[in-house]
Amino acid sequence: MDDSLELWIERLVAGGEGLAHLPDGRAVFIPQTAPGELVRVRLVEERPTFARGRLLEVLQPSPVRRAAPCPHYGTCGGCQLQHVQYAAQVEAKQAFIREALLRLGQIAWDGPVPMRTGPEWGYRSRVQFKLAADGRRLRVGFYASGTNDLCDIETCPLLAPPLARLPAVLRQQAPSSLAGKTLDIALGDDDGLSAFPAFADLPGRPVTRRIGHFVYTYDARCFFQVNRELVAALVAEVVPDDLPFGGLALDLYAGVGLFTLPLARKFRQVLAIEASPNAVAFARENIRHNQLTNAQVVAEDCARWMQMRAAAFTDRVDWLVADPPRAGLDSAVRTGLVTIRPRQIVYVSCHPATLARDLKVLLAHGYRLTKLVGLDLFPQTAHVEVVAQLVRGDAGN
Ligand SMILES: C[S@@+](CC[C@H](N)C(=O)[O-])C[C@H]1O[C@@H](n2cnc3c(N)ncnc32)[C@H](O)[C@@H]1O
Repeated sequence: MDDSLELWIERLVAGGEGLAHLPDGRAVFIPQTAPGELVRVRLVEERPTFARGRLLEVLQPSPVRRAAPCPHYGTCGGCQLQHVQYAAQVEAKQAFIREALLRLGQIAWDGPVPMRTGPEWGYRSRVQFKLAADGRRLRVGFYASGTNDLCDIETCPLLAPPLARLPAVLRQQAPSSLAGKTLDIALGDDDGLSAFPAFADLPGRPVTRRIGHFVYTYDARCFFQVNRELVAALVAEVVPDDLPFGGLALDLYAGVGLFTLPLARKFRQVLAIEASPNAVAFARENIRHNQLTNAQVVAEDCARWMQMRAAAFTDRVDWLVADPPRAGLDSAVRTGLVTIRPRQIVYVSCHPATLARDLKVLLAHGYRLTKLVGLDLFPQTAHVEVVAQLVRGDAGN
């Protein structure tokens, strides 16, 4: 019996799937479909309020559908949107941001959401390869979609060229002791590479990057923004060049100091909070190397720091940057922000859903959302970066 269905795809939604509706009104999410196309689908999961489908055939292709350039697309779990023309990816991500704010934060933002974009290929300067043994041979790649099965890749078109060459090199040169491990690699200026775990052909020495007026040093264990083409644009959104000189700035989830350094040029004092001891060591070194004397880094979990220190900072902070991981702000950090009452908050988010949850709390405590900017730091994937600017209600712009 043919249990397939024909459905029209209405639009793309947050995970990158196409959305359609069943005759009974339930939403169906179908990966690798594009807006405005007619597809044949088989349902693979049915719930009372929604279902998931698998694409069997495109019957009438979307005007924005294209052939995915990467031969691993569809198997490798890294990309969700290669089959969609780039302009339509960007438009969809703008909608993801608005929709998350509305649905999860009840925030009806009717202002613009400008999107900063760069090259759609070859942009990644950081990668995590998965390695596995295959007899005497090493397999190198990424996990297949939704599994821990390794998809052995030749190359990846998202990687900057010095990283894109590595799978073939690693198969030849990586020690077999790396089988079953994840290998982190960071690319610096002048094609310098840092690996963790390090081995003879790929050392763990730090790399350096010049971004704007500053030089940053870090190694493969550290978080650093993956998109080498847009990192300067991100810094400019978070610490604008025309920001007037101020008193005290806080940089929560500071990493190796990407925003701490430019903040130190704009504020009399900067306090950065970061939990990873390795990132803290590099952030301190970066402050010293860039000859800044007015920034300190506290090695602490932001939630703990807030619980211990927030009250001492009430009404003293002019500018607060928060750039948490995908999980967003811990509830103790949200409470701490309400206690500190910074005049302005810049929230940098890689997950609009948790951003929406956190903004809802801040707006309920007298903040106004004054600016939203999207940055497509992750072309071909469903991920998007958002910078949200908030002003305390009684603080003016
Ligand atoms: C999204 S990254 C941002 C780093 C930095 N702002 C940048 O753009 O390079 C988040 C950072 O928060 C740190 N982190 C994660 N959880 C934390 C916590 N609970 N308290 C403090 N830092 C944390 C991570 O080590 C990482 O460096």
